[in-house]
Amino acid sequence: MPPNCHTREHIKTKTKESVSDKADFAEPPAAVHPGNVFQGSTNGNNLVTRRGSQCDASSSKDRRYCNSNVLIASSASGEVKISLNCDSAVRCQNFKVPDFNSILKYLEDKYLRTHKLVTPEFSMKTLFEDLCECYVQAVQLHDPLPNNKAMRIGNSNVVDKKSSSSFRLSHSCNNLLKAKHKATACDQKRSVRSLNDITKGAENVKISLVDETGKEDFPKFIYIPQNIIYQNAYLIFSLARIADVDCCSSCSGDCLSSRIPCACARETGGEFAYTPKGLLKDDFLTACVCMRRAPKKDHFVYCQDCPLEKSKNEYLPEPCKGHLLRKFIKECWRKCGCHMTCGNRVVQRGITCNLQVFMTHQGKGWGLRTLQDLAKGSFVCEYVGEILTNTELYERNIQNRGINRHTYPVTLDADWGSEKVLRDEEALCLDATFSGNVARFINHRCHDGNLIDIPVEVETPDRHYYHLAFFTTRDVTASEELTWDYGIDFDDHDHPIKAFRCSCGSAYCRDIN
Ligand SMILES: C[S@@+](CC[C@H](N)C(=O)[O-])C[C@H]1O[C@@H](n2cnc3c(N)ncnc32)[C@H](O)[C@@H]1O
Repeated sequence: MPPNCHTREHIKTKTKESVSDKADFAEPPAAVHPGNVFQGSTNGNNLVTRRGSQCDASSSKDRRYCNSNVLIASSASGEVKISLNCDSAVRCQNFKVPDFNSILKYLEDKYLRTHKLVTPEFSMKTLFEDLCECYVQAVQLHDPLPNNKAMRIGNSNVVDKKSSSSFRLSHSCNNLLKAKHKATACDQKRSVRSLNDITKGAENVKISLVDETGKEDFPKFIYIPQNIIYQNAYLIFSLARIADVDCCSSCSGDCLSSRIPCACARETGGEFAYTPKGLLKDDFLTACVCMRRAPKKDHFVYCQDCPLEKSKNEYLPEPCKGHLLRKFIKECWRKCGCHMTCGNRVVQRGITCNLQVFMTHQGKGWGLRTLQDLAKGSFVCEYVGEILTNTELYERNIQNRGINRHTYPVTLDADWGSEKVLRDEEALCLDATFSGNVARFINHRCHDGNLIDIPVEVETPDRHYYHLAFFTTRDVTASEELTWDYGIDFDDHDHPIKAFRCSCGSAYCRDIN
């Protein structure tokens, strides 16, 4: 039973907090002393109690200050009372009583971080309620008579009412038993299934996958940490193609600490896009978000011979529908003199945050969430997949017609408008359906996703190919789902990728039909 140890720093003796608003004990909570158990009385019902064990100070370094115990009591009418005594004073002299909800939140986040296996709905409140439920069920099991005198577990003692630290939960037995039948039927189908690391060691960090419904097949795909050419894409990375003006060969160490920004800052107006902490600068991020969410007419470019339209109808293509101009980040790279740890190399260093793939509950399939708080402007991951020509993608779509696609390919069209005519092998896109990285699990959210995709130039100065990196658009808290706006036009019925019925839940959802 974790609460006696895990919340020890946050609950002080003499603290009274109610976890459930269902609690309706007539008396003030009874006091609990370590080593004591109590027999209290609520609303005339006898409570029977069980004493939780005190923390074993020698068992864990983490628990060395813990001097706590848990008492659980239930009455014949189904009320359950849990009293938690945490002697925080042992650790902290000037202890201030924290808000109880923040303690629960802290504990939930801690569980997410350490075990990575809790469900999206995991909450300490539910855990306590489950505990009460099991307790009452156990009582019922041992003595099913309606007027049972309640089961006695452990020793009992009258307790000192002045120094109580307790929170209370109360449930009606009948409701619990009804709920139990429902839950048991569900539980038979449910068993949490998980994978420890979907990347199979390919990333700097492990990325777990968890399916608490226990019903889904694990996704079938090949995990690749970097983009890979499928077949015809024309892509040459060579040092010779990077001109001296496109790199900073005379730099050393960290370009961000230099007084004058190096040549690689040219893309962002002579200033780096990143802060020394590796976050996107606020004004750069704001400009990207504005262009994305409220594009002006001049943010669109129109190609003469649009590869997208040509792949739909080679002989009689429609005119170009326009491509959104994008702000680019240019990172230092191999021809540059700086160190790999240079502050202008963020995306190329790969994923560093703690992520988890999980089964969503809105019919969106798998989704991605963060297991840690992320500050606004944090790099999360790149969209990695096979590099296909537009024609190849079109053919792939025809071949797989009817098969429910669970990915959404991205077109690398940020610079298509600057060239009059684009050769087929230069009109590229990324498809993560069969091979991709963790970004293939990021679901769509209309307009206000907490991620934005930003083009990043690394190995090649031409813009047919670039990296697509996801950054947070705001502070994101641990366990939040990560989402981005795929930019889908839900009314475009001849788009090569069939749009899904959107259940993003955004107030700005565009799938209004
Ligand atoms: C890039 S994948 C995201 C991962 C996917 N959910 C999965 O299970 O593998 C895109 C697919 O997820 C589903 N999806 C993403 N966002 C959605 C949304 N807002 N509403 C409904 N389905 C969504 C659609 O099936 C879409 O084709």
